[in-house]
Amino acid sequence: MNQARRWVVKIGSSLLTNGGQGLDHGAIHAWVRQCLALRQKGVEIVLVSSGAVAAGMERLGWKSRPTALNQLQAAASVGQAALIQVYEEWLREGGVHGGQVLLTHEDLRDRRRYLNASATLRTLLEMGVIPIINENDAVASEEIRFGDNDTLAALVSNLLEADLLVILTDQTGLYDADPRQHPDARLLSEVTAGDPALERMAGGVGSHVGSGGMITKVRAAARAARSGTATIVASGHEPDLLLRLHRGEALGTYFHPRLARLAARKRWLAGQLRATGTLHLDAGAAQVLRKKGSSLLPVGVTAAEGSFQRGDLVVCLDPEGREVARGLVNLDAQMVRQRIGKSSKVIAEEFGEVEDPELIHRDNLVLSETEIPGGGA
Ligand SMILES: Nc1ncnc2c1ncn2[C@@H]1O[C@H](COP(=O)(O)OP(=O)(O)O)[C@@H](O)[C@H]1O
Ligand SMILES: N[C@@H](CCC(=O)OP(=O)(O)O)C(=O)O
Repeated sequence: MNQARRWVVKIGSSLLTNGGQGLDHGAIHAWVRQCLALRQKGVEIVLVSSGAVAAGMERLGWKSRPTALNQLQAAASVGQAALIQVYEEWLREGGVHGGQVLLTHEDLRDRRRYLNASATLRTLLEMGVIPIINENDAVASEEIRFGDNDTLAALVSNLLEADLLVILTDQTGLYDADPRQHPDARLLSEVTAGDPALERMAGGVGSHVGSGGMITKVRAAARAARSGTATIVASGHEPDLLLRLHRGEALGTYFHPRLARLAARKRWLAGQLRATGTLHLDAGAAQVLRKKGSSLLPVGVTAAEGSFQRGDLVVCLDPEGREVARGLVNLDAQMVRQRIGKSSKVIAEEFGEVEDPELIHRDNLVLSETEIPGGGA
């Protein structure tokens, strides 16, 4: 661990909020102190911190978590300011600045905004600032929310090609079953990121303040592995956890990043959470995509679903309905439907000169073996 130079540290709601009773200042102090000590040892730290809604509820005097989105957003707006104040207070002790970065799904979907976010975060790190990232809850609408910060932390790890993602939570690590439901569950100390068996072990949300549960952490580890990032899920209650990890102590669950490491642009593509359409492929097309990583031509498509536009993300399925790949489509849905099953020659004759004979160029296509099981279309 002491070789790892860039760490993304995600601190979950269940830890930050004293079981929903407002922010735990003492605990935040302890994590910040460790982050400052790691910085002294040459580790770059990026924090992904939840807790805005819980902090807002405390400030507003609300006793129970609202369910209406507008109230959650209002609480997050008030609470995010409170949260940053606490981090700032402790960082100042160490003479370090914190830089607030609030992201929405849209910021990581749009290539230009994605590159901007990357440039800003890298600049903050070069300046010695500790970025403190959260979802921009005040504006993110229901359909486009990350929802849990595990996913956000994994995408940030990809964006920055972090060496290590540490997910701090209220459990010692990943167990072979939810320890709240199964007191005899065993802690897994080393696993392989992306192993489908792990998803079956991870249950839903255990705490009443967290939003993802263990499954989003297991999927986050698989996502993080695309940039070669290892993940550790461990308990934030463990004293000096970050420093002990840095010293090489085996704590929590270590996820080996054994998935194929994707190139930067493909990583951005694979990180897209939602697709706008679906293309059904014949067996031949599915095979050349899988075996050769070829571009997708209209001749291999049997049907198109959805009302996508040129440049949107679509999912490609084989005749059995399994995901083959996903990519950015060159034509809108109507134009695709007109060209389904037709060879490039016929298309050229019927529609005149075509600029992009392929529906999805291979540079804009990412195969789904490197996709996360249940990653969501
Ligand atoms: N296999 C498992 N191993 C460990 N924890 C699990 C497992 N399955 C479900 N959980 C639950 O996931 C919870 C952590 O997720 P969550 O409450 O969302 O925390 P956070 O706010 O830190 O993201 C734990 O409290 C635990 O009850
Ligand atoms: N963005 C939200 C946190 C979302 C959330 O609870 O995430 P998690 O810590 O992964 O369970 C907030 O700051 O309240």
